[in-house]
Amino acid sequence: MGGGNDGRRTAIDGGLTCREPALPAAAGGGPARLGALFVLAKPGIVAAVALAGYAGMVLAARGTPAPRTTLVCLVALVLTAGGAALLNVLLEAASDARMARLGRRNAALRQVGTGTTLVAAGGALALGLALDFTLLPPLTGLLTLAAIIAYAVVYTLWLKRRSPYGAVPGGIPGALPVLIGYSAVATTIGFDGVLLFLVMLLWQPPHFWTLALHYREDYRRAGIPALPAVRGATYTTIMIFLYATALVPASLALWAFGCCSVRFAGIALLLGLAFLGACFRYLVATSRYRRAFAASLLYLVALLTAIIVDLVGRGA
Ligand code: HEM
Ligand SMILES: CC(C)=CCC/C(C)=C/CC/C(C)=C/COP(=O)(O)OP(=O)(O)O
Repeated sequence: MGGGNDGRRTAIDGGLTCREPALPAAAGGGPARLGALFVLAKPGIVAAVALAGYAGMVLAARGTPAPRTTLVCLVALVLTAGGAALLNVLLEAASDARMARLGRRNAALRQVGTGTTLVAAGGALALGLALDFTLLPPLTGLLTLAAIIAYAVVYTLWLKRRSPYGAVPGGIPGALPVLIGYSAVATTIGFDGVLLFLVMLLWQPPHFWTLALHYREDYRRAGIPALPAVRGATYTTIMIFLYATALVPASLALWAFGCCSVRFAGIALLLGLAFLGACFRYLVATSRYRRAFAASLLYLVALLTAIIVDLVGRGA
């Protein structure tokens, strides 16, 4: 990911080497190390997690949530998701070092150092949880704590390394931000929140497996039993289609149970069919797996945005 001018070469098992892009020379150390820490916090995932949390808030409010609750909840979500991501990077440093895909992340960890990364992780988690437990309903803090443990411990240390289906229960922490946002507004969990949680749960396996198809040798080398590395591309593709197909009725349920408008239903149907079409084009007609992965991200952002626009527009 990203090339560097004088990147170092790192030998990986089997003699393969990967060019690890050198991060910008530590100009004074501070800014470059801060940039490297930002890379380690998986900003893309955290940003999308914040979007999912906001969608949960809008769903609970059936419109625009209170600005104070929105600000506190989103800051806490970014801090805790970013802190959990930093913890994940520390816990996976050994296997990550064997993955060519993670060259930039490995270089960033070398630049920041494990000690600083651990302090940053602890600080972000502590601050985020303090915001949750002092300024938001108790359930919001408890759900956040559950997401941290489920992601940084249960998924990272156990599920991901034990089962090719780890991403299925591993989707629980990834889907909890929807309920974290929902509970911050409603103080409880409603059936509509559970519907959106289910959509997130069904979306994550195809999101991960499309990427894992592209990097299946990398995962094999790192000793991580990703589905394509264990069961092959054909079986994985079938599983991706099963989940992508299930996403269509799951997303339409938000309309069927009266949460979103029929206009949203039309958009959700089009998005679901477009994602299925992209899976066919990039997994069956061609083998452009990263394009299918990108399509999964586009689908998620578009669907969450459609929910937000539908409800905020209606509540306006
Ligand atoms: C079982 C759950 C999940 C797994 C296994 C998973 C796996 C991954 C992996 C391996 C990457 C590539 C990261 C990299 O190469 O640096 C990635 C990227 C991404 N994921 Fe996920 N993910 C999961 C859940 C989520 C969730 C819940 C969201 C958002 C709601 C999300 C949003 C993203 C985004 C936006 C990217 C692209 C930006 C980036 O590379 O940082 N993922 N995911
Ligand atoms: C509030 C809170 C803590 C929410 C958690 C939200 C969150 C960060 C979900 C991500 C889930 C996930 C399995 C990501 C991929 O990790 P990976 O280790 O499989 O990715 P990698 O291979 O790139 O390291």
